[in-house]
Amino acid sequence: MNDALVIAGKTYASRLLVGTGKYKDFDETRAAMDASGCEIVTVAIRRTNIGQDANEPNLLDVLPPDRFTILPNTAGCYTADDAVRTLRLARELLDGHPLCKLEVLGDPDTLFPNMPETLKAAETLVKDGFDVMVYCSDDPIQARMLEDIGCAAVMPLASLIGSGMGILNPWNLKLIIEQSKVPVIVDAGVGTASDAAIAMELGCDGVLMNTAIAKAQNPILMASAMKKGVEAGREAFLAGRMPRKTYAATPSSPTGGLIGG
Ligand SMILES: CC(=O)[C@@H](O)[C@H](O)COP(=O)(O)O
Repeated sequence: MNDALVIAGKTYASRLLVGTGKYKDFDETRAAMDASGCEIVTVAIRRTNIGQDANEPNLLDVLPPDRFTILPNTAGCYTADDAVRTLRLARELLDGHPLCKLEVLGDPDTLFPNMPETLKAAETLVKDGFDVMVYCSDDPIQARMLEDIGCAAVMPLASLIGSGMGILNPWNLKLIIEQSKVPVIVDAGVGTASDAAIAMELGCDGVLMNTAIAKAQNPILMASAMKKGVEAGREAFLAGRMPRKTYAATPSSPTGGLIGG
């Protein structure tokens, strides 16, 4: 079945996008990425060396850009200016590669997106030729504004970054999914494989996660579980679930012509 994810004109077989922070070391990072089957890996440019420091280990040596699509992100940025500057640096380091993840945070306690600054940065980056995948609140109006600006994907949070609380507002996500013409990718707050499956069953185009894999007791096994969760949720979405009954039973076999009846 041809069911590819298309982002900014490029096709991906995997609908799971994975963050590269919080692992024990680069070897574990690479093993988790392989087990997840992901093709897109996101990298916090302010925290990870992808060539800024020639004397430090370079993540791109274990996650080579000819094997993975590198999605530089602006984790740690609290203003539009900071985020734009960070992504321009990333573009230089990645030889002009335009795909990026915009994340402008509101405060260090909630790590909730600052939506006015996010909209401002998105506008600048799109005009500057970036393909912007954008972390945002699960507010359908803000998501529509980002799509109207020209973002390549909208990425509403499931719950707070690093919380592992799963999807707090499936109803809002559904509204965003129904209205969006660009991919909708749940980003942040996924805790376990069933959360990923639920996101996909709702009709999300993909799931982006970091902590749920990196901070699992066995990150490699959890990466594999997440792969299956995303795939199972996607198949269930495409299959179309049975109508949900409100606590009313229906026999599993025909009721007419019972033997001895
Ligand atoms: C890696 C990254 O981009 C994070 O900022 C992202 O939002 C993931 O959040 P979780 O760690 O909760 O999966």
